[in-house]
Amino acid sequence: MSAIDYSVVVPAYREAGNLRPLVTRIFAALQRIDSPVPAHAVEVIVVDDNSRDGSVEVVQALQREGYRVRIIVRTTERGLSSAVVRGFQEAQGDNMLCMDADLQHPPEFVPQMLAALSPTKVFVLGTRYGGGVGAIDEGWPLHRRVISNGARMLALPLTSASDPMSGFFGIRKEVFNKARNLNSQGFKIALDLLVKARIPPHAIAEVPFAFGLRTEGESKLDSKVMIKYLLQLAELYWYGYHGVVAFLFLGIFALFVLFLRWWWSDPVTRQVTVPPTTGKGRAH
Ligand SMILES: Nc1nc2c(ncn2[C@@H]2O[C@H](COP(=O)(O)OP(=O)(O)O[C@H]3O[C@H](CO)[C@@H](O)[C@H](O)[C@@H]3O)[C@@H](O)[C@H]2O)c(=O)[nH]1
Ligand SMILES: [Mg+2]
Repeated sequence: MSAIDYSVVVPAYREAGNLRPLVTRIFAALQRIDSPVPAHAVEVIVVDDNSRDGSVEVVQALQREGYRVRIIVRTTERGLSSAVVRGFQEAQGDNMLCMDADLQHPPEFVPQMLAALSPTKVFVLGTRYGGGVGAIDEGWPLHRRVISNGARMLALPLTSASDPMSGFFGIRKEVFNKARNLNSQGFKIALDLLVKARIPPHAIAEVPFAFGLRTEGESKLDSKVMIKYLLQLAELYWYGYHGVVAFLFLGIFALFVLFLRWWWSDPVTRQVTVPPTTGKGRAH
């Protein structure tokens, strides 16, 4: 087999139904004549937290069909961010990409995302706020829009990147290796890397993409994940600014938590129909 220059890391928990379309669509995109990256130089690494839902068997079947994909099953650790860190540690390629398993990050963008990485552009970010992709929150319930935009605003002082929360991002191996004290809790590993690997604005490439709908399985983003995000932001503010700004942040943090409490506790007086949190075809 030829050398691997590119690794696509996919954190996955109970995603058996999504792995086959994900892997076959990634390699179909790489095999297109206009792909800037050759398929034979790419590996896919699924980092699964002991889902026991048939994910291992799906990956084994794909391997038998010749796809360069492997699965790491973790039994003692859980969590999206730490799964991504584990995948990056195991990656053979110098250019590493992280994407969700549930097809919300379109596999057809993988060649372009990988090709955007270089010794000068050491970080690539799939952004839902780029030109020509439409409003990302169209059709989202109001509470999801408030949370998403609130989360984005709070990160503004930390990075110039337009969408550090998209979850679709890539980094060069040598830069990842230099990052220290990564926060492996929660969902926001890209933001953590941008701040702690001290990626300068000119070294970030951005690729606009449209966030897809999940049609199989369920989102794992819950209120615990949001609290972890706020704690992570506090840590990053402290890391980046110390003292005064951290104090200011704690004030904003308290207001945000109060707002969320009010939001979830009083749906009647706000006259909002809260949609069911489970089911197919959700935007998150
Ligand atoms: N290994 C592992 N994977 C996990 C875990 N929790 C979630 N994942 C995987 O991480 C990916 C994203 O999880 P979702 O549950 O689909 O999250 P989401 O609500 O769609 O959030 C995504 O979009 C957000 C933007 O709206 C992103 O901010 C977020 O990082 C993520 O990419 C999926 O592939 C899911 O299986 C975990 O504990 N362990
Ligand atoms: Mg999702």
